Amino acid sequence: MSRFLDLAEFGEAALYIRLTNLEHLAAKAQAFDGTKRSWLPDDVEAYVEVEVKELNGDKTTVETKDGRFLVVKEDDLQPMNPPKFDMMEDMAMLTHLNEASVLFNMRRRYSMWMVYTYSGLFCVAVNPYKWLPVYSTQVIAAYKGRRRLETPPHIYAVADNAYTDLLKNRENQSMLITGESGAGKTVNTKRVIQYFAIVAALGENLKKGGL
Ligand SMILES: Nc1ncnc2c1ncn2[C@@H]1O[C@H](COP(=O)(O)OP(=O)(O)OP(=O)(O)O)[C@@H](O)[C@H]1O
Repeated sequence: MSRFLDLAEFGEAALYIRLTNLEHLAAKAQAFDGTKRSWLPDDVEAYVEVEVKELNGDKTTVETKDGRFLVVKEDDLQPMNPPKFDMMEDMAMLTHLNEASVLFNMRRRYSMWMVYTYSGLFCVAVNPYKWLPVYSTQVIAAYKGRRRLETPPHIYAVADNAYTDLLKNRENQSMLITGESGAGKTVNTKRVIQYFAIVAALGENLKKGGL
């Protein structure tokens, strides 16, 4: 049976883990015309937001946020998701699943130091290059025994899934941790091992205050 999730359980990590309901409501309240807003490839920013002024195949006119009018190919534009999809925890849920929207979602989350995001079964981690208070015993206790989709994205949720399946099915589990050099594979692997060590050693005592 799943336990009710209260963000207070995450302590000081809550800020770095999930938006509050109020923040979600604020995003949903923003006006949005999905027929006009799109992403356009850009040499510096990867993609910039544009407003479509006139759709006309290879001669489509768009306006950038800094007021420039450009003539572009319609095929180069990628549709933008409405603000209610802002900072999605699982990018598989995006209405428009395109490269620009994935990058935008990760960038928005990273700007609030939310470094973990799901993409379906995968958990994508962005290297924060600074210490974040999201690896405490308190956070481990909050993830222990919880279903993955009810908790905010975290490497601990992935570890907990594997641990639960190991106990339940009595079968070996494997985890694929991949990324370019410096992406954070070693750090995240250590976090997975830390999770197993703490959960296996403390078990039920974890909830009572831990180490
Ligand atoms: N979650 C994190 N929190 C804080 N710092 C991090 C995190 N992930 C990575 N870093 C920082 O980035 C550095 C590089 O990360 P890491 O060694 O895990 O990369 P890697 O993917 O294993 O690289 P390589 O493939 O070259 O061995 C770490 O030494 C650490 O300073």
